[in-house]
Amino acid sequence: MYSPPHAADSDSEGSLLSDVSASPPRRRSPPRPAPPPPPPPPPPKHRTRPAAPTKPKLKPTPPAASAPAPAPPPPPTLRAAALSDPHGLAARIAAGSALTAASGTASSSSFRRLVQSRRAPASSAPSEVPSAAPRPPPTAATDAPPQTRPKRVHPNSVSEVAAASAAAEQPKRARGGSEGNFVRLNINGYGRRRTFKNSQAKRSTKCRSWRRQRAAGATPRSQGDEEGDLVAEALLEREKQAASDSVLEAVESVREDPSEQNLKSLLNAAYGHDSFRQGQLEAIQQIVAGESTMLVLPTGAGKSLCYQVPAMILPGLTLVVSPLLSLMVDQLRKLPAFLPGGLLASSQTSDEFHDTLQRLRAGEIKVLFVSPERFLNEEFLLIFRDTLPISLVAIDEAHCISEWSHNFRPSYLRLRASLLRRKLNVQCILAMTATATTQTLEEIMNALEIPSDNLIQTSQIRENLQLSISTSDNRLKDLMLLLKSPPFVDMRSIIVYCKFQAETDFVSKYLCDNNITAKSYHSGLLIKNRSRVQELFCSNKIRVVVATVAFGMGLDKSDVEGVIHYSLPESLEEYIQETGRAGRDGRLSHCHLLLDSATFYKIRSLSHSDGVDGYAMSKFLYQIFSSENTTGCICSLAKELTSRKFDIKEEVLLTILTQLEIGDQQYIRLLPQFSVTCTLYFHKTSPQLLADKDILIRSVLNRSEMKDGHYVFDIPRIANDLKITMNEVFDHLHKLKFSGEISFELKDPAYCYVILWRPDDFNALSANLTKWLSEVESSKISKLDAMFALANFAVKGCKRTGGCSGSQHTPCIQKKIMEYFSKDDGTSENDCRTQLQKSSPFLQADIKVFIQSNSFAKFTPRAVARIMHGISSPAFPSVTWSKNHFWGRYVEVDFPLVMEAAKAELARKEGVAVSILLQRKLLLGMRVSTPGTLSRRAG
Ligand SMILES: Nc1ncnc2c1ncn2[C@@H]1O[C@H](COP(=O)(O)OP(=O)(O)OP(=O)(O)O)[C@@H](O)[C@H]1O
Repeated sequence: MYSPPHAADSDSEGSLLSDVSASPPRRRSPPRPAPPPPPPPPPPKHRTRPAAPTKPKLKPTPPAASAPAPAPPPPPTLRAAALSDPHGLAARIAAGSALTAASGTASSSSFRRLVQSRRAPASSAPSEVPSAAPRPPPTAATDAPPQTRPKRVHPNSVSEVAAASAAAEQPKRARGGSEGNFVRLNINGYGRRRTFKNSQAKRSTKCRSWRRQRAAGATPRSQGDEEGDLVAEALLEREKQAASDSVLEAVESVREDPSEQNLKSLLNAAYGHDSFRQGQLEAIQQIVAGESTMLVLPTGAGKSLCYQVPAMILPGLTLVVSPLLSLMVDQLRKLPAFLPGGLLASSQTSDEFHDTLQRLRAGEIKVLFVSPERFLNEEFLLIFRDTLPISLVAIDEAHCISEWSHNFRPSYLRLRASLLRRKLNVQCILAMTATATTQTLEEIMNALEIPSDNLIQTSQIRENLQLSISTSDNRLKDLMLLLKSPPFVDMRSIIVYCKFQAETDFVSKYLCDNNITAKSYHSGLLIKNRSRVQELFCSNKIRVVVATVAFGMGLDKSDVEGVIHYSLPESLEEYIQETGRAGRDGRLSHCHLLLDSATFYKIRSLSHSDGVDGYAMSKFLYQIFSSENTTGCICSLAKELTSRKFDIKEEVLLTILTQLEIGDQQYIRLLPQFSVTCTLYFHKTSPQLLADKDILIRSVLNRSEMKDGHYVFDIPRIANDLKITMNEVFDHLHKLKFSGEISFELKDPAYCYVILWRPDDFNALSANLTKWLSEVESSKISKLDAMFALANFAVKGCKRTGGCSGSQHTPCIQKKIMEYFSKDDGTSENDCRTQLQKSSPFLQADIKVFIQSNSFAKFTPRAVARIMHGISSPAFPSVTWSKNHFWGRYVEVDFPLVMEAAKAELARKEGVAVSILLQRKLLLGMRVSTPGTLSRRAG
């Protein structure tokens, strides 16, 4: 029915706490029966040490042995702060206040009063403590009591109703401008090729207000209205400047004394929040004191604030490493306006990249978001070679560093404290995650050299989520039933999580056909379509989003009331992340999981898609270090071709290459990924004449193959011939293109690298890498098994005492989650293996028939087992093989057992082939050679 998952689909990726009974229900109308009794109170949050009420003094970061420029101590005065702040936070704010003073109008204190009076109603309800009142019905805003203070009519404001409901939903807004940072990315060539720091600022005020009015269906406006616009805009501008003044004052006070009181004043001035949430203050004080910190806070607990506040205080740049472009764009957009940000990602256009670079060099960026792929590559390091001291590296979703986490990312392997120190002179690192087992935490802290005392961790359990699970034989029907009955029927925002992209499309269509407004969301959609779905959902224009794991990371919609798992999550971490999208406003929210064993078997099978056999690993290593690839030269491996040749997924190829770069011995240096095959077309001058004038073209003519009358060449080869970088080759080609001489086409995206050291023992290296990959695969499977075991226990094993009743299992699920996260290896004893068949009487015979009937294919035992489990692989894709009778026939038999059976059958077949060959040779009186090579394939 649906296609296998795409790699991009697997990019997964928080909670604050109140007792379930304390969380107000979300009923709007009519009132429903009270929720089931609350679970027993949760165990206290476990921290490695109590929150420090002390006031640490700012510690200047200690210089490294070869540190070129140690971070300066905090400046004592505003002027000094501006001077020592190469990124201009102080300067920007100071400029703002100077402007205000120069305008000679109302004093900043009066603007501050204005700001405070405007914010007064919102601050009456602290956002962290769930209010006792139920969420107001959508029309409740119209019944709001009349405002006591004089109403200021803002020409750009939408209707009062909308404004009131917006105030109810977003009680506080950051001071200093609401637009924040905005970046427009031209991914896939869509949109304008410009990056704006702040898109709103680029438009004229007139234009902006008129557009909004027009959008609201207003009639053309009079000149008086327009003047009113301008006055209001000016007031708003001054208000921002007054706010900037107070932020600047607060930053200065914190730099002198980072006490709790001073930090609270800064929090209030910068964000409008009254108090820090659990863990925030301690983390900020620790970072400001120059201490690397490991921060584990639940989803929606406010981790971003823990790098944003230090970024305002510390003198240098703050680098934020984030795993997803959408997450980075979202975080950049949410930065307060006086904290200028930028972004560097591998999917940026070169215009966007250079624009960010220019702003960085001009000191216009204080927080830089970087993708792990860009991080620490040569090009990236060059940016920081001359200037730009870095005060802090914040690593978001830090569990991606650990291969034992649910979401391991090979490019995160580059993030090692030693490398950060050596290459960027970084002294302070902040690692943040919402979900990490003890083993994962240990690995992150080791890699980043974070002292064990510097772990700040609160409970990973969200207390305002009611968790339920039921078994399902017909998930579509059960989903419809769920959505049409309480409590889900009354909910305004629901996310349904599926495993597969095609499944989301199918389910959302089914819901629409049944009068439920739903849209699908997955990483296979165009970015603009994804953004549109997110916008519609966030503005409550669609009730249900049916999504893969791609929808979630960083999604900060406070009033998602329900999360339904249509498919089993792959791990408890994923379950926590996804259920963590609900109830971020602290109100009671509901999460239901539909459990069916067919999905479990399917997902479990797919967990085996990354495995690599020792034999394939050795062959791949030989290709990487082939004799053609000389040490020090640029080498490349075309991704698709290599992947098919060795039947290893592209992400796994990259994982292996990254291990060769960052392991104990550095064998290779990875370069940025490029398309390496170039076809050249000459337009003005003839090839020979141009070659006479241009050394690069001469080299191209020497090294090209002619195809269809055009010159086709390998870019790394030209770079090696001329002893220049691949970037230099591209730059030169672009220059010739702009002069009208040539045009060119690029194909074959490739991994590029330089060999630094050849392995002495290929077999040992291959065996180590194979073992490591197999352990990673086992860890993934154990995580899925633990998730299934928990769900299975809830529906079958739970005695429904201690607060569990019917399908509601909040207490027992919470207990199991706590056990899981406190265990060393994060896995739990699970009873799912007993559910998997040990074998099948027909397995061996079926494998025999399968191999015989497909004798044209070169199978390995793993390839046969994958087909029997319905797993697509680069050499045996589902497009071709899913039509086979045996495709996915043995998902219920443990994968290693199927592999064993295939191995035996292939060995038997090879044995027969060898003996036939031997007999023939004997008959012909030929010399008999050993059959080693033949039998190796079966091994
Ligand atoms: N001290 C605070 N008081 C009130 N609101 C806060 C505070 N700190 C953060 N918030 C708000 O909490 C929301 C969630 O913050 P943020 O996105 O940083 O969470 P997170 O921990 O990164 O979550 P996730 O892991 O799910 O991405 C934001 O809307 C933010 O404005």
